[in-house]
Formats: sequence, C-alpha cells, structure tokens
Amino acid sequence: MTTSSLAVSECTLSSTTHANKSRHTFSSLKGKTFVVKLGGSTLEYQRMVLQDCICLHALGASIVLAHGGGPMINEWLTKLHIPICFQHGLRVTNAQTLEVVRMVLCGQINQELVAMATLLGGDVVGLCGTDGNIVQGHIADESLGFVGEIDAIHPMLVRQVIDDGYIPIIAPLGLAPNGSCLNMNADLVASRLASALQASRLTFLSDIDGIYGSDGSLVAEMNEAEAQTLIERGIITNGMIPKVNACLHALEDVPCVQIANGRTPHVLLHTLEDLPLGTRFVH
Ligand SMILES: Nc1ncnc2c1ncn2[C@@H]1O[C@H](COP(=O)(O)OP(=O)(O)O)[C@@H](O)[C@H]1O
Ligand SMILES: CC(=O)N[C@@H](CCC(=O)OP(=O)(O)O)C(=O)O
Repeated sequence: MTTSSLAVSECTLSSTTHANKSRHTFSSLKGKTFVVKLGGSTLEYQRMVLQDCICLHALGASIVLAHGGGPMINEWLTKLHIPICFQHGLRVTNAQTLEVVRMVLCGQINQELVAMATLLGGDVVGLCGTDGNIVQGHIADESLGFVGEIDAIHPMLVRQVIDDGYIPIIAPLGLAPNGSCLNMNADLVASRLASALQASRLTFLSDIDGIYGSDGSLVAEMNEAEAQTLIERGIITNGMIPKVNACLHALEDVPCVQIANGRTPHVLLHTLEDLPLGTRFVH
C-alpha cells in the first residue's frame, strides 16, 4: 500500500459514516477544485484538516490550501517586544514587523504544514504568494505600512503544481511592482485564488462555527446586505471583517463559499454532504 492510499484508508476508516453517506459525492470529485483557508486560529487542528485534504485529493479533487497565522505572528512579536496593532482586522506592518511576518508565515507555519502533510502521505508543495508572482499587489493605505491590496493573481504556478499531482500550500505574502514583499490578509488571498482558479468550493476554517448574528445565534445563510449591516452594527468585528469581505468577493465566481469550524472532526468531508454547516454565503 502506498503512503497516499494509507492516508486515504486512515481518513476513510476514521470517517466511515461520511464515506458511506457520501459515496455518490466522493465518486464525482474529478475536475473539482476546492480551496481551503486554514486560519491561524485553527492551526493546532492542522493534522485533521491535512488528513481530509489528502483524502479528497486522493479521491480526485484538486486541493489548494491557503493558510494564515495571525496568532503565531502575534506570539513572535510579543517575544521580540514589537508592538502589535490592527486596523479593521488588518495588521499594521512596518519594516520590522514585516520581517517577523515573513519568517513566521514561510519559515515556520508553511514548513510545518508541508512536513506534517508529507508525514501523513500527502504530495504537497509549499509556496508563498511571492513565488511565480502568484499574488501581486500594492500598498493601498500608507497608514497600514507594508500591507498589500491585491491587484492580480497569477495562478499559472499553482495550476502547474496541481497538474503535477501536488497539493499547493500557500502562505499569504505578495509582491509589489517595485519587488518589495507585502503582508496580505490570508482570507483575501484565499478568496482571490479561488476566483482565479474557478474553484467549485471555498471553505474558510476558523475557530468558530460560523458567523454569529445580533441575537448571538449562528447565521446559516448570509447575503451581502446582511453582512454589511452586521459590520456597521459592530456585530461582525476584527478578523471576521476581512473574512466576510473575502467571502462576498469570492461569491462572484465560486458557487459555494462558506465559513466552518476547523475544530470539528473531518469538517471538510462534512462540507461535501451539502447539509447545513457553518455560514454559507448567498446572493
Ligand atoms: N459576528 C461574529 N461571528 C463570529 N466570529 C466573529 C464575529 N465577529 C468577530 N468574530 C471573531 O472572528 C474570529 C475569526 O477571525 P480570525 O481571528 O481572523 O480567524 P482566523 O485566524 O481563523 O482567520 C473569531 O474567533 C471571532 O472572535
Ligand atoms: C495584513 C494582515 O493582517 N496579514 C495577516 C496575515 C496572516 C493572516 O491573515 O492570518 P489569519 O488567517 O490567522 O488571520 C497578519 O499579519 O496577521
């Protein structure tokens, strides 16, 4: 048995119910592209998420894993006594902060995901948004420092990696026209990648079940007007603001966009059952 088929059987065995229930869904994954965004808040559950990615990949889907790492960047900034500051969910990034962002996202988190996925039998390639000019952007707001707004996604390298049979694992950095590296919000990178790849599904895995509304209960479906109202009323705050904007942006090109809890066992397999799960964005 190959390492890849081992990973599939481990995944399928530990989720026999899903495999049985979803036999029809699983048999039709060829040609489908799933973009998964793994939030920094959920990286401790990376093993389970990677297992599901490897399983779906072995069953024929093209998988792209985009990751964040906000909490780990905060940990390192704190250790180094560098101040932490966010505006509307985006990190204010001066030159010193950018050095730490790059080291943590690429040197630590991306490398750990690649090592863990390889150990689990996956064929993965670690990339960062600057590789092959995948994520091109510019500084949109001087007050945020080296934070990029995305101008273009060049998905050729990602497509090549997929076509060669690998799962690309992508860190959220970008390149400015002058060649300088920019800190990008990972949700926005995942969203734009999903659009550029014409993905059939974009799933944001975070540390909450989905979006909580004004009465504190989970909102199963949300459209743009409802999202804007919740942002204006201060019910959607912090990192959820760019995440919601990313979801709304992707909805123009991607038929299924949802936020789900990355701590739920085999949540990616659940997403294929088309049962209510987390918050799904609708027109
Ligand atoms: N209305 C809301 N519903 C759910 N979570 C919200 C809401 N508003 C703000 N949040 C916050 O958004 C967080 C998820 O965003 P973020 O911290 O950026 O996560 P990630 O690292 O997974 O991308 C939640 O942990 C929660 O604290
Ligand atoms: C500009 C900006 O805010 N960049 C983010 C990049 C990481 C990220 O987005 O991580 P999460 O998905 O865990 O939030 C940051 O520096 O934290």
